[in-house]
Amino acid sequence: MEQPNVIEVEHLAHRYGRRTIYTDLNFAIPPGKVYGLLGKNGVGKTTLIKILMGFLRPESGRCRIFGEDSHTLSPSTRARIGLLFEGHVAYEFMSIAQVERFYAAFYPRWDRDLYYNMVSKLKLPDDHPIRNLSCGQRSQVVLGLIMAQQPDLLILDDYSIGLDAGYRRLFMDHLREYLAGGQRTVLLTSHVIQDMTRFVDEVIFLERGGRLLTTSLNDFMDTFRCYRTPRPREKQPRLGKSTFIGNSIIKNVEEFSGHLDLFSFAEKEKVLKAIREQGSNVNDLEEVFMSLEDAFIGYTGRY
Ligand SMILES: Nc1ncnc2c1ncn2[C@@H]1O[C@H](COP(=O)(O)OP(=O)(O)OP(=O)(O)O)[C@@H](O)[C@H]1O
Repeated sequence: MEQPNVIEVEHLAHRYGRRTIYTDLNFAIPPGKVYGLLGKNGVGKTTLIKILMGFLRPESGRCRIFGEDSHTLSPSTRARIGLLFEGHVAYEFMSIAQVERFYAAFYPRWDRDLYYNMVSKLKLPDDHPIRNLSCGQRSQVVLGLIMAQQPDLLILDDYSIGLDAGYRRLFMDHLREYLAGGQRTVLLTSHVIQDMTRFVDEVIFLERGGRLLTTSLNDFMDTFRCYRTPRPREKQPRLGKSTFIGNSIIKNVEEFSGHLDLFSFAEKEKVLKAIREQGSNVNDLEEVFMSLEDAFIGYTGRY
């Protein structure tokens, strides 16, 4: 039997003053998967999380989490959601131990060992005040507090803020354990794109104006290509980025001093045919290997 979706977003529209963030956003997240929400700075990832959690009322449309409207989430449903919001820690006056005891009271499935597993790596006394922790150490505490909740849905907005490479890896190992049961769901944003290759199943690309692509990470990496134009011979006119504007099969073009990189979901022959139809005299294109970060930049554009 198909399980109900954990998150449902329907016809979501939002703007801040005259700045439109989305006009008609639609997607659904089923249980048991890790979704990476990707997009350039300022496209509206945090805004989406604020709306999903009911902190911000959208202009129109609806969002549901575990079947409940985001703006009227019941306390029992809220307790099923572990939220990391831009590395935020409240209760800075408490110590590492006090904050654990405080949080434990709110979560029926609280597992203090999971918390101490994360924070013991800090090698600090339990009475160390949170306000005296470094940014990365605070993130460790917050992630420990979230893991101990054993939430069914984890929403992590920029979980990697302040974490060094070792702690990022440690957190991902914890996350993998947390996901091992198969029924838990994660929605995360991060600017460390390369980390995502390790454990994201699906990606949601959010673009300016609210365009959206939802795809499995594997499909995206298998089908999204980078084709490099050859360097022009002497006296041959250089191809400019503007040549390809309006070409529907080319998603993005990046211009370098001697060549262009064309990004597309289409096969090479199709791209060659399309650019010839636009008047280019390029005879061949070199397909270039891309990491996820290259593909992300290729998809969203550098600027
Ligand atoms: N309260 C607000 N009032 C006005 N504009 C806002 C407000 N909050 C966010 N914005 C603007 O809305 C846009 C989306 O912001 P948001 O924080 O959702 O982006 P983001 O995708 O999370 O960005 P980043 O990757 O930099 O964290 C930005 O241009 C931001 O300046």
